[in-house]
Amino acid sequence: MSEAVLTVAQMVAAEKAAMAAGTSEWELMLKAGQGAAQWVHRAAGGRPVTVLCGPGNNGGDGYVIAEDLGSRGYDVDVIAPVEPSTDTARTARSQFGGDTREQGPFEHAIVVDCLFGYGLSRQVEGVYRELLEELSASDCFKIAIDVPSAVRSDCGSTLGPLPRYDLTLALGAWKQAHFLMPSMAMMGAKELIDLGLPLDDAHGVLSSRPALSAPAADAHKYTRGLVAVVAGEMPGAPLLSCEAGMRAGAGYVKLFSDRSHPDAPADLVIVEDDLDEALEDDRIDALLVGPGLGRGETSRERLAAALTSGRQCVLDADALHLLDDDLLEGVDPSRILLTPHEGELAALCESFGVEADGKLDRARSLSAATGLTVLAKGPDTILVGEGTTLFFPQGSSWLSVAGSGDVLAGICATRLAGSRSPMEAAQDAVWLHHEAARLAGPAFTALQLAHCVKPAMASFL
Ligand SMILES: NC(=O)C1=CN([C@@H]2O[C@H](COP(=O)(O)OP(=O)(O)OC[C@H]3O[C@@H](n4cnc5c(N)ncnc54)[C@H](O)[C@@H]3O)[C@@H](O)[C@H]2O)[C@@H](O)CC1
Ligand SMILES: [K+]
Repeated sequence: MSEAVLTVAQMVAAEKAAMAAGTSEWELMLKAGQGAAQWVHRAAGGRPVTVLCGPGNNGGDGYVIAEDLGSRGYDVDVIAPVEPSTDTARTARSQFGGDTREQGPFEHAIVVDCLFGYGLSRQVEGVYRELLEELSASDCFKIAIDVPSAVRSDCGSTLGPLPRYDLTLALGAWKQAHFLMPSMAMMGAKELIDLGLPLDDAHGVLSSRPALSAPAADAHKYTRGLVAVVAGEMPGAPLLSCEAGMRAGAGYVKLFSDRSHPDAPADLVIVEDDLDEALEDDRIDALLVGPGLGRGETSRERLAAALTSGRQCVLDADALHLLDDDLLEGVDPSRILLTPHEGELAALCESFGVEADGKLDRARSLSAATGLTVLAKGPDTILVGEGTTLFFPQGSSWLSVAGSGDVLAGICATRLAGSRSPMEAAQDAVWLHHEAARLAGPAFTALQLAHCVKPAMASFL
């Protein structure tokens, strides 16, 4: 099954293409509703089910689900504030053998929300709002069909009450909201129901778990990748990047620094030479610049030296605040990976004159304008480059700790040094970062997270 992530416009186009190829909308709805009913049945295990049906085709799916459950012997209560407004939803309504009510309250332990899907177009008010408020307040098992009803499918923001769901069943393809905040955190477990739609041309894709490999039998430290972390004014952050990079598969990690690092581990090589001289080492495969760099003139010079060295670079933290058109002059953008959080992404957009709203559009527009690969990190992580957008499953919320980004940048640099493209390196890094956090458990420090990158590697070998 394809793991495409679509906009609403792309979803509508895919459904039209399926219909042009001979599948009717009713057949798609039947497949969607029956596929969803199978999941509802698994969750309900025979307990009574309430289905909330809206006016459009999402409501139509609800009638199919209700009919399917009824035919399995379920006690089904359907609440539909208005009659269906589309032909296909009317067909679904006419095929449903039971009665409906116009409003709550509902009492059943399982509630299936089919009020609105990707057709949500305005603020949720009146009886629909009351139903979603009742759902929020209820301790029932909540299932959202396609998307939670108050969620805008393209951006994950809300137009009404957003209950915490236990299960969300995406129909035909993932929508962007399934992997964007705030909606992604409220959807519970997510399952995709395949409708056989043509999705091959999708530009948005759910990142799949990478398969990493052990070094080749004849590997030596340089073939595995030499990473150089360019330090600056603050010693702690680049050290964290090194600690993580050393555990993500690099053969050699060096810290280019003219300051003392009494806390550095014995197995980290610190190069105190003049930076230009240090950068002349042909064996360097990737550079990391930014953590602890500072934003003064000397920091800018160090960043410029790294960029003009022609090496592949990961730019993070302060480097993202310094970066501009002048620094990128003559630099091949396909060799550069940026790892901004939301504030850094906004600053970058300002520096490069990119006007866009929201994290997703900003990351896409920045990458399109500069040719750089952009890993927009945070509770929802988006990777944009080579004309593709990758979305990721949610990581641990404990990653919201100082130094977490330095760890991610260190892993990115190591993966980049190991013959991976910026897109591949960033993808590996996000998975390793998430897995390290899972292994680190609750309330870890950034250094503990960096140490867990080593066991995290084992999960992908
Ligand atoms: N088109 C297809 O081929 C298929 C579509 N499917 C379902 O169809 C859904 C999309 O259906 P629709 O495009 O009909 O849209 P929806 O069912 O999501 O809702 C649109 C309807 O709700 C109304 N509406 C929107 N926002 C409202 C608000 N805040 N308050 C009150 N009314 C509001 C609109 O005027 C319209 O009548 C998908 O999410 C999916 O569940 C599935 O059945 C699979 C097949
Ligand atoms: K819904």
